[in-house]
Amino acid sequence: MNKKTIRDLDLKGKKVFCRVDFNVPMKDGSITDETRIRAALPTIEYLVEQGARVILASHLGRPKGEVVEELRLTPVAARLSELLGKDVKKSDEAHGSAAEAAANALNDGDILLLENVRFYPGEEKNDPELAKAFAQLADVYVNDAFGAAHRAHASTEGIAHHLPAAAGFLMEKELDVLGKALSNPERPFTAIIGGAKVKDKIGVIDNLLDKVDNLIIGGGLGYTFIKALGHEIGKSLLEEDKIDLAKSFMEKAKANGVNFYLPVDVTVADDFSNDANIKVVNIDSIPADWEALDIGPKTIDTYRKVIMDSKLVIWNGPMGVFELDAFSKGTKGVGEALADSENTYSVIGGGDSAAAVEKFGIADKMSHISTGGGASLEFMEGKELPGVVALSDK
Ligand SMILES: Nc1ncnc2c1ncn2[C@@H]1O[C@H](COP(=O)(O)OP(=O)(O)OP(=O)(O)O)[C@@H](O)[C@H]1O
Ligand SMILES: O=C(O)[C@H](O)COP(=O)(O)O
Repeated sequence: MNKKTIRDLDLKGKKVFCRVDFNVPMKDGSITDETRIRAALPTIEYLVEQGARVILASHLGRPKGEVVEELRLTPVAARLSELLGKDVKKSDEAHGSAAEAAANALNDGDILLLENVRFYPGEEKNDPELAKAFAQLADVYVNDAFGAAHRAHASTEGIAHHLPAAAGFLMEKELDVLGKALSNPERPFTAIIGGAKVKDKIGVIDNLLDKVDNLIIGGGLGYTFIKALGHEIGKSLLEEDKIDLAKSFMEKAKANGVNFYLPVDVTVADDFSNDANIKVVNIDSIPADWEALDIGPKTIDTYRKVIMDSKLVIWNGPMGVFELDAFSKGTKGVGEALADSENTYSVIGGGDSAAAVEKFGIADKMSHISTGGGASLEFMEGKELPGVVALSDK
């Protein structure tokens, strides 16, 4: 990486504004998945060991510039304190006199968590005044919030123009793994793209078609491709206006010598529920009143073989409606193939695929699970991430 990392900074006694992504799912005031908090621990622990005065900042949810009581970071401070086995102070402000007083009261190795930065309208507008106010709290800036690196906000981008700015360990690792995959992949290199809509995956499919040996398609977005091949898809998800694009992707795959895999069979249902009537049909036999909600067993077998023969696999998006048990076999099958394939380096591109491998209890068998949903998708589209661009060059 050509950007500074925390190893390049002199941290002893310095106040460090460290942007993390503590945007964790919450239910009734409790954190339901603390993966992102754990992922930031190496950076926080390093800052503490180096004798920095650690000022953590994060967003939580989308409060749209207003204080939303349920989106305060207080429960996160409590959990972080438990995980670190160390006191974590919490400020109810993220800048201004109260936050400054709290920052100035820190001793070397102390930790303060600021309030949700999205309580301020200037955060998402990347307001220069707010960026300056954040910068005023500290001597240096560390960005470890890979999950928010695709956002040009005051705490992810603006602030980096006012202080020496470096990447934390999580940011560094995410960029390293995804960057290597896209620039110098081990081959055969396979991408598995699923999820609901073609619309959301246009950039990533287009970019990966220039890089991969195999492109596997599953999930709701696959049916627009199957329609483009001339098959009837019943009530399955269809984006009429993307049929031509789907055709052009298949042509691009052919021109680039990329093996393009679509389902050959699917699980169809007469209702969107676990109790629906379901059956497996070949792709040319989807009944008019039924909806395809998962890939079928023959498809799972084929995808498994391709995965097993790959050295590197990037996976983004589920193969079916994995939240319902009746339609989770395809996503589970792909996850298990990755788990079983010892010679395959598996990169899970965040979001629903990360949730799926957690659900199936195979997360620890994956080589890398990205903490970024949108961020990893934009990275895979080949876009520059503003939160990374703004960091100081080496
Ligand atoms: N055949 C299908 N029909 C309808 N919905 C589907 C089908 N296959 C998958 N889905 C749904 O698609 C959703 C996931 O797709 P979505 O594009 O929202 O997320 P993703 O691709 O994992 O990206 P991220 O979570 O990172 O935003 C899941 O909720 C899943 O139930
Ligand atoms: O959950 C995420 O993907 C990140 O925390 C970014 O959140 P956002 O989509 O609300 O900007």
